[in-house]
Order: sequence, then structure tokens, then C-alpha cells
Amino acid sequence: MPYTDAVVHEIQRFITLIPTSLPHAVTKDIHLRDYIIPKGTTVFPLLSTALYDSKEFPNPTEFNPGHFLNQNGTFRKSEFFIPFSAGKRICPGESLARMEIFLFMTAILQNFTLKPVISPEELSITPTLSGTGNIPPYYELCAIPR
Ligand code: HEM
Repeated sequence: MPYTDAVVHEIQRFITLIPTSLPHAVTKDIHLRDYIIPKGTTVFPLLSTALYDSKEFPNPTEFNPGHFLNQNGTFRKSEFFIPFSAGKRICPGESLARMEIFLFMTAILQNFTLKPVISPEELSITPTLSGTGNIPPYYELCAIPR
């Protein structure tokens, strides 16, 4: 169970489905380090900077469920895991989405063996479009009943 949970988290971290979150507006003048962000400025919170933080997730460009596992194999929670954003406007569908991803993935893997139609090395995992969303490339696979 901790490993499956780690895989689900790593998939969400790795694909970074919505890297820029949604645009927000500053409601008052904000002092941030040496900068002033005037009231009304549109800001895009870059979720990708947390999800690909190399101190929190060593070798962030590698898919590694170990990013969410402690050395003893238990699940490692990370405050940098923010694919649903954070704060007052955090995605209200987070619980539903996480439940669905977990249930769909485990049900599929329990009942089917998945095989790509081309060799896995030839599969591109580069998004076909990267902007507010990372759109995964289209590909085919065989679902063989277990
Ligand atoms: C993997 C699935 C999903 C991801 C990664 C995701 C991610 C996000 C992100 C990053 C935001 C922007 C939050 C912000 O403005 O700071 C957002 C907003 C939102 N999401 Fe999701 N979401 C997912 C699924 C869902 C589902 C299943 C629902 C509804 C059933 C949903 C409903 C919404 C709504 C209504 C907003 C706008 C909230 C607002 O502006 O206050 N999302 N989501």
C-alpha cells in the first residue's frame, strides 16, 4: 500500500499536470523579498518549481516512487507535493481526484497486465503541449486480462 501510494504521488509530481496553476490577482500591494507586487497584478504560482525542487526530490527529472518513501519503506509525506495548488483557492476536487486516481489505477492493475505496442524505450513522455496544462502524448497499449 505505501508503495502504491508513492507511485500515485510520483505520477502526479512527475507529470505536473497544471504547472502554472491558475492565474491569481494580488488584492493589495505585497512586499516580497526586494520586490513590490502592486495590487491588481496577475500572478501565476509555479507549482512546477515545488514539484521539481531538487533538494526535496533528488534527480527530479527521474520517475522514482522513492521520492515518496522513507528508508524503511513507509510513505513519506512532502509539503512540496502541491499539484492541486495550495491556500484558499486550492482545487476543491482534490479528494475526489485522488480517490479516483487511486481506485482506477489499482483496479486496472489488479485485473490487467498492461503492455505497450512499441518498446518502452521508444515511448515519448514529453508533453505534446506545455502551458497551463501539460498535455500527455497519445499512445496505445494492450490491456491483457489477468
Ligand atoms: C488530477 C486532477 C486535478 C488536478 C491536478 C487539479 C488541479 C487544480 C489546480 C492546480 C487548480 C488551481 C488552484 C488555484 O487557483 O490555486 C484547480 C482548481 C479547480 N479545480 Fe481542480 N484539479 C484536478 C481535478 C479536479 C476535479 C476532479 C474537480 C471537480 C470535481 C476540480 C475542480 C476544480 C475547480 C472548481 C477549481 C477552481 C477553484 C477556484 O477557483 O476557487 N478539479 N485544480
